[in-house]
Amino acid sequence: MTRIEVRGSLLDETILSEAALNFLADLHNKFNSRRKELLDDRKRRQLELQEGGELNFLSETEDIRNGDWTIEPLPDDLLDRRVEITGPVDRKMIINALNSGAQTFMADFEDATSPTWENVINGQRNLYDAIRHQIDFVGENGKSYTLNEDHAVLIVRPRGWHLDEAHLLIDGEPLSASLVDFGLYLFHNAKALMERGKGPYFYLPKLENHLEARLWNDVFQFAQEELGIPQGTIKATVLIETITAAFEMDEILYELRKHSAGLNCGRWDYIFSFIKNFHHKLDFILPDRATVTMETPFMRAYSLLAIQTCHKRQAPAIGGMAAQIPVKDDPVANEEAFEKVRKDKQREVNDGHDGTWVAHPGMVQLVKDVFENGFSGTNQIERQLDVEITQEDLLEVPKGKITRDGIKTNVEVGIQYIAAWLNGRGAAPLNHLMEDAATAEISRAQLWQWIHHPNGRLEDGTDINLTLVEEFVTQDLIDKYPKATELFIDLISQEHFEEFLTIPAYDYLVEGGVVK
Ligand SMILES: CC(=O)SCCNC(=O)CCNC(=O)[C@H](O)C(C)(C)COP(=O)(O)OP(=O)(O)OC[C@H]1O[C@@H](n2cnc3c(N)ncnc32)[C@H](O)[C@@H]1OP(=O)(O)O
Ligand SMILES: O=CC(=O)O
Ligand SMILES: [Mg+2]
Repeated sequence: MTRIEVRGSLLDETILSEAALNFLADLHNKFNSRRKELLDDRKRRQLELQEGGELNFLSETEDIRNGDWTIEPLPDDLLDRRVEITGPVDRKMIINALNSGAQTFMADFEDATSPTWENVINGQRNLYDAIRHQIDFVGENGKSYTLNEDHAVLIVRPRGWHLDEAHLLIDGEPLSASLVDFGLYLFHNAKALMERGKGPYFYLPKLENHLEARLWNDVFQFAQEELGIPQGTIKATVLIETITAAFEMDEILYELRKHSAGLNCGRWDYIFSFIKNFHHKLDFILPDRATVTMETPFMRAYSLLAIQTCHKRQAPAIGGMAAQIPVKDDPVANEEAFEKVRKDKQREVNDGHDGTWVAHPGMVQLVKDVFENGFSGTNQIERQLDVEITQEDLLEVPKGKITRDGIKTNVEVGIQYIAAWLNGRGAAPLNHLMEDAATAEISRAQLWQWIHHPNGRLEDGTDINLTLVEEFVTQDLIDKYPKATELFIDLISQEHFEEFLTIPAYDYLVEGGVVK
């Protein structure tokens, strides 16, 4: 039997039981080499693009796109997802999110969690306790939290295929973070959920193509067989948050059709992916982050295509995250934030989305009202969209200005977010917006591109280079966040475009395999 070496100092004997570790070892032995091949494929595809290759709908899967098939029917508790709250796997926030009045709660090991060993293992413990209704919490201020009898449906987002879990090794090789998060959650909770009339539900982040969806589907089949759970019990919603996946939405649903719970528009990573995939192109440069919105043609095209594709396949199409959160002590700014969210959600309802995400419990009622008034019933899956979205629509480069303010915001947000992440917080409120790994990726990717691109210029023609950007790295930022500043400057100045900021940041987080 393969032994897993556990390097983390926190050892929860329930979560890391011998049987659970054996299950992880089986997943690793069966699927890790395929995962690594698919990660190599990502690099190959990126090189092809840099050498002049194009993205387009695949000719070899035309039959799937033209075929008449649907996903398997969904369980009742996934038919009403009008409001989905998301958040990290922190104990208090899990209770707050489950009690928030939203229909579902996406407990996030990916964009909203800094994957310290404590966060990963405590996150699993918190979910374990929540499912068994044995979760409570007392804050430092004495406020106590208990879980309501009726609460939101739980959906878990494991980390993406690109991440390793450095604290669990087999023959010196780290396990896939995706398989660890998925495997521990499923192993401990699938049956407990089913006994309560619920199910093991997942969100799958950062997929780049349908072969990565096929890998997840094979993982599901194997895991269900190993654990003696009926095939098709697991349901998963795939985030369309890479530009490459946007060309394979039908194929992704098809691969997962026995396990699919639809698609979601992960707008922030999508913008990041757009920059990442085309960072080398001379005719491609994005303006200030704040000016790229869901109304920008390439973003709107992708969300309409997601809705059209999902409804054709009887699958829910879930909207994305408006980043505004309530503004304390400033009623005018607070009303503006609510108005922005209301507008964003109204557009999603009008376009045909079946549900959407909120970042904060304070936004739940507002978004519920918009969705409840927007259509009758609990979803609008039957509504078919008569639109034609082309390759050109998906790849239309937005126009706009790059400003000093845009540089300043990217610098401040990027450094402060990385500092929070290195301190174990994967989501942070900055300038009254929710910031997480996906939004921070946009900030650092934009700065990298503006510095390295021959057309990286301000409106008045000033060339954007490292010296100009460093003007915004204040002494205060350097003094308060030395490590984060160092890492951030590395990321934006090096010649190589780093695939994900969380990969080098993880090396900072885990020093010599010991959790800091
Ligand atoms: C791009 C994407 O991937 S989006 C999805 C991933 N990102 C996320 O999930 C981020 C979700 N949001 C958050 O994490 C938080 O809202 C933050 C970090 C942005 C702000 O959190 P805070 O600074 O705690 O906000 P604030 O002080 O206003 O919170 C008020 C209360 O609401 C709770 N709260 C805030 N957001 C959430 C949430 N998403 N889930 C549960 N509870 C929440 C707080 O814990 C706090 O509870 P308390 O009054 O009992 O102490
Ligand atoms: O995961 C969601 C996103 O917008 O990124
Ligand atoms: Mg994302």
